[in-house]
Amino acid sequence: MSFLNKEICDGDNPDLTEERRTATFDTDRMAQVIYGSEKFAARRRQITKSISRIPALQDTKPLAFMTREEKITEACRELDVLSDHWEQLIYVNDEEEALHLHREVIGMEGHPFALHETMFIPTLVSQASDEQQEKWLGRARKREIIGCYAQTELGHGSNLRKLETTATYSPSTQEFILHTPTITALKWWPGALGKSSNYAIVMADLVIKNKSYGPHPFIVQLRDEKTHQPLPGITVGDIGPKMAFNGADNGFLGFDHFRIPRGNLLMRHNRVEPDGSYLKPPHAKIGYSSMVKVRSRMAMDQGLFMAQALVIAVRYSAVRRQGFLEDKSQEVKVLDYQTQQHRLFPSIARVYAFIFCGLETIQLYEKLILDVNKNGDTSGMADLHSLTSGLKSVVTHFTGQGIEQARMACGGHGYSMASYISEIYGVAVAGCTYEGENMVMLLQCARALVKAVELVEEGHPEKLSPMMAYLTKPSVTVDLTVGPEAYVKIFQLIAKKQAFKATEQLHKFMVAGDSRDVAWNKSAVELTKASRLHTRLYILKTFIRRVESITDISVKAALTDLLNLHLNYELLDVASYALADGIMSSTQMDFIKNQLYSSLEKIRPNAVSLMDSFQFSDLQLRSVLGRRDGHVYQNLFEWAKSSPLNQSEVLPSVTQYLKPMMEKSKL
Ligand SMILES: CCCCCCC/C=C/C(=O)SCCNC(=O)CCNC(=O)[C@H](O)C(C)(C)COP(=O)(O)OP(=O)(O)OC[C@H]1O[C@@H](n2cnc3c(N)ncnc32)[C@H](O)[C@@H]1OP(=O)(O)O
Ligand SMILES: Cc1cc2nc3c(=O)[nH]c(=O)nc-3n(C[C@H](O)[C@H](O)[C@H](O)COP(=O)(O)OP(=O)(O)OC[C@H]3O[C@@H](n4cnc5c(N)ncnc54)[C@H](O)[C@@H]3O)c2cc1C
Repeated sequence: MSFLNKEICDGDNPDLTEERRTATFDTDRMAQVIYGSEKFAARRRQITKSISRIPALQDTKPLAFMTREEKITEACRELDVLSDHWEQLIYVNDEEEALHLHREVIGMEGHPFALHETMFIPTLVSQASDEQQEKWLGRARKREIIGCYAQTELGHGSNLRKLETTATYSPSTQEFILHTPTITALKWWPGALGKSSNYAIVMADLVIKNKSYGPHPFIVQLRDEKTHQPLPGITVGDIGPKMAFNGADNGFLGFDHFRIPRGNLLMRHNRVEPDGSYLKPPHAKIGYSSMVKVRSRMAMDQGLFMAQALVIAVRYSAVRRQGFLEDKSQEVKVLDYQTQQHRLFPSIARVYAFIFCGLETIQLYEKLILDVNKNGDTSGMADLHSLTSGLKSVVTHFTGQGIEQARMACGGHGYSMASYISEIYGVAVAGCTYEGENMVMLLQCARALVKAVELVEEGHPEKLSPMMAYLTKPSVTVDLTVGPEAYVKIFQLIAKKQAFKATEQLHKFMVAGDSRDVAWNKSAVELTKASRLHTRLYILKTFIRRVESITDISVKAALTDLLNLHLNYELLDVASYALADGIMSSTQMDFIKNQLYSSLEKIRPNAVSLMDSFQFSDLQLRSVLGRRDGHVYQNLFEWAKSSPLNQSEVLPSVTQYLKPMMEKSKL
């Protein structure tokens, strides 16, 4: 069967056109599955088309040849053009459309509104009272002000309880006095803080009558709205270049007894009355909700990062010819090598798996905020916290690995910035650190797991949340030929065993006399392993659920092949646990391997279209190697010619140093 997918264009590289003709499904239909609905997939295409009609938004100079300052200026110029067209391009206040617009036009290297959209506005939505929203939310949404999220300090990022910035209440003036008592208390890292933002959500330790109430969110004006100069009492600046993300001005911030009105403490869930009395929130960690929001998006966002790298690597692999198989008259596409498929296809499966999880967790967060804001119901917080903690850690780790494999799959050209994969990698792996360092978050997930195991051991399995129910499943012998459910059963046994083993180790150290904290640290590696298995099980189950729900037969068939690859690859990857515990036999292992290899063959004809389905424009991809037309060699040569080094034949470095040096050597 062949589909006239709209990517097919006769002017494209014939090898890519051939790949597109052999696809067994319609890429528009696949895009609906990827982006969650027909409506949103169509809106994305519409927005992309509208952008392509605005000349001022087409790429000027390649980003790779720009300095940091040029990148920041270019992002601001594009934002300015966008704001002139905002209402024609997207539905105002539609977060997903705004994200698509920014990703496509400005790309992934950061921009002044990145934190405004992802953390500043969401914090106002979840933490500000109705009155406070009236005052700031409208202005923020209209982009009259630019905000960021200033929490991390030079001395502390993970351990929020030790943040040192203080917000001391003064009942006589009804103000909070923000102060940075030490150098380690300087806010450090917040995106868009250094030069762009004029407002910030500042997380500071609330102090009333010498009593500390822990970190609370405050809205703080940092710069004069007319002159953009920092207000007196505020020290603010950029923290310097980073591994990637250099279009963003991550910043530092210090306060010298800086006063803000009482009404600047975000008071939807807690209050400080004029006399200084404090009203507690309904849940101690409700002030952390903006982090949960970003974590709930990370499976989707990281999935899209990895997808970008794979679009580039898969298209290139279908164009690159090197070496021979049977036919010695023509070299083969490197995509035909089993090793290349094994390098790329499991990551394609993970991309889809992560995105399906992301679609779910984004909705779970939205529901949670509705429950909390409308009904004061915080009962979903613990589960969402543990789920998103595990998920952000697992997806960022595998995304980093997948992107690096994509780079290597492109050989030498993958190492060139023309591929853009190094930038994608640099941006994606920041996710291993931001929104909670991965080990720290895996250990948060482990807290929930240990609690669940303890409930089972204490004879209260009925108290387990549905996500933990597998911890009560008995050991069974499994016939893998039965299908996905059999894989789930084995995975459940592996994850359960590890959760019980890690908890047993924790208890053993405690029985031997260690405090819970010390015992926890001595068991931490085993605990993180349990968290990873628990999370990977969740990802696997979500993938199965999602594929089962698809109605388009050809899309479902293509995704079933990917799902089978994922099931076999994941199980093989954790086989050491299964073998050690006698859960799987070596015969079963051989079965899994054979299934895996046959999945690679099945996926091969659809590989390009599985990645085309993400419908990234060339503007968004920013990759010379991965362009839709596949004319890699011509495109690479043009790109190299545009390098600033090639704008003159003889560089000053040659006339000033190399020539005299060579002349001296002749003497
Ligand atoms: C496209 C690119 C865009 C780029 C954007 C990049 C933007 C980046 C922004 C940032 O990085 S913002 C800063 C992010 N910082 C962090 O994520 C810090 C990580 N640390 C924490 O979140 C916390 O410190 C901690 C690790 C969760 C620990 O907090 P705390 O010390 O207060 O609690 P514990 O004693 O460990 O746990 C007590 C109890 O509370 C539960 N809990 C913790 N957090 C939550 C939560 N958010 N929701 C619900 N429950 C929570 C925790 O599980 C414990 O429960 P029990 O086990 O006691 O039942
Ligand atoms: C690109 C980028 C953007 C960022 N944007 C923002 C932003 O907008 N706003 C903001 O406020 N912050 C931001 N951050 C900061 C980020 O949130 C923190 O860097 C992150 O939370 C990690 O904290 P840390 O740097 O203190 O690491 P540390 O906690 O010092 O981590 C160092 C090491 O110690 C280990 N470790 C720490 N605690 C424990 C523990 N309890 N148990 C076991 N191991 C532990 C970690 O695993 C890690 O290996 C950003 C960071 C980056 C890289």
